[in-house]
Amino acid sequence: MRGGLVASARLLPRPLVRWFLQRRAQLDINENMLGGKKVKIIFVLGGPGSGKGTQCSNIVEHFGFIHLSAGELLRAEINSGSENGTMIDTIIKEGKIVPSEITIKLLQEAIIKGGNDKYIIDGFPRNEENRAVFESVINISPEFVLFFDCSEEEMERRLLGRNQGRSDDNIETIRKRFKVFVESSLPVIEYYESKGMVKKIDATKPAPEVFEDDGKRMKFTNGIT
Ligand SMILES: Nc1ncnc2c1ncn2[C@@H]1O[C@H](COP(=O)(O)OP(=O)(O)O)[C@@H](O)[C@H]1O
Ligand SMILES: Nc1ccn([C@@H]2O[C@H](COP(=O)(O)OP(=O)(O)O)[C@@H](O)[C@H]2O)c(=O)n1
Ligand SMILES: [Mg+2]
Repeated sequence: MRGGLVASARLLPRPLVRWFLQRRAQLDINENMLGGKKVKIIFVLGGPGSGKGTQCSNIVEHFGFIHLSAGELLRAEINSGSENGTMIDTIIKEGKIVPSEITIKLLQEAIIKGGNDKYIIDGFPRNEENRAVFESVINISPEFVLFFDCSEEEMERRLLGRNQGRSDDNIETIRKRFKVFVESSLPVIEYYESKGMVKKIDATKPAPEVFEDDGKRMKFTNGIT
């Protein structure tokens, strides 16, 4: 897939743990305000099934972030019986992208409600509209952007085995989501890459290796917040 184009020699894939340890100093410097509190945001991007949700759980456990999945917020909105629920449901089943104001409102509410100042936001911004509207409405730049690079073949295998009863994890919708990812989401990654903000992760490897390549190194993550 086109993910390879985003890489550059200085962005050699490294496990997530080392990346977070290296960026700790930067995370302590930048300050953005939302809802009267200082907020630090990291975006996690990557194709459907690249392992964003799985690795965000690791990051939450070891680095004290609150994880917000744009997709999960949208699914919760459907299940809440909101007036937009049917429309969101239809868009997700088609593998398309929900209008930005809906997703950004859900993200904004979750950030303001959250009892923490560090948020890892997964599956957002998924297109240029998401990015531009977030920038103008929320007015916060991410500290950096993690890009989970994974082959379509591997992502398809993972999605078909995900078994969470999702209406979009069927082969027809998966193919549409891959197309949307290449056409709409990769340009966002390229935008952040042009600003030197992207950390590319080799997400094709088994999950423990994506987080770190050596189980023994986990002890160094204790106490890092
Ligand atoms: N590195 C990996 N290797 C194999 N399977 C994985 C890996 N990471 C995640 N998975 C599995 O693949 C599926 C998709 O992972 P998930 O984290 O939900 O991806 P995403 O949020 O990017 O769609 C899940 O069933 C998950 O358990
Ligand atoms: N920023 C976003 C994120 C998700 N979505 C929708 O929600 C679906 C599921 O997103 P997700 O992030 O949970 O999917 P995965 O990449 O985790 O498989 C997407 O295919 C879109 O239809 C969206 O419209 N806008
Ligand atoms: Mg996910």
